[in-house]
Amino acid sequence: MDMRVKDLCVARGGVALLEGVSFTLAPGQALILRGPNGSGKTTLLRCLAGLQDPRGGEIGFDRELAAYGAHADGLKAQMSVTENLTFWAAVHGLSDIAPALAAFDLEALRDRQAGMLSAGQKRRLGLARMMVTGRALWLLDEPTVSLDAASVALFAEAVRAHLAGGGMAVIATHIDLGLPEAAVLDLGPLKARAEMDDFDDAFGGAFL
Ligand SMILES: Nc1ncnc2c1ncn2[C@@H]1O[C@H](COP(=O)(O)OP(=O)(O)OP(=O)(O)O)[C@@H](O)[C@H]1O
Repeated sequence: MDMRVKDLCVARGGVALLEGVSFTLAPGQALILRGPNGSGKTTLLRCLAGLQDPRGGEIGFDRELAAYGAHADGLKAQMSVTENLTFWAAVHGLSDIAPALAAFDLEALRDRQAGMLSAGQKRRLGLARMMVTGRALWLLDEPTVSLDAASVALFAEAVRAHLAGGGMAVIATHIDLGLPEAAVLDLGPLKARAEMDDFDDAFGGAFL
């Protein structure tokens, strides 16, 4: 099933950030979101994940098929690597965590508490979590923060395997992920024009 996004307008804190966001993603395809700090990449991902409603436009995709990997890894600090992945797999009705452990080189760390992991190891575990959801669409916000070069390569391989299995990915990033086959959407030109309505919404008309 294709993911179709048409003429989306997204806002944060009552202020419109982006307008006219349109793209189509077919199974096996990835889209890289680019844009300067504050341009609205996270906000767009939140809308695609169903965490907030867009101000306008259409998202033609079942949001239940999406897994969202935000800046925070969402790990349970007291639980081991294995327990974290097993827990998330069970939430999604799955049980096999071995491919995720292998893909992110976590086997030697499987019994370590998540809270004891280094920043990069935590990030690897957070990304491994995407694999055990079994969901078709990965929505990833700056997935490579804290990763060393070898781990970025592992991540690119995992995304490629996901796409090869008919998955899709939308990834906000500032770095080159080593996925030249992915389409790129530059959000810079889609910056919303400032409207007085936005200032009304944001400040309750205090300046009027
Ligand atoms: N909860 C909030 N309330 C009001 N404004 C917010 C809120 N969260 C973010 N913003 C603002 O919305 C704008 C877009 O933020 P967003 O996080 O979507 O940008 P981004 O492109 O992901 O940035 P970065 O590259 O720095 O991660 C920014 O100006 C930010 O300050």
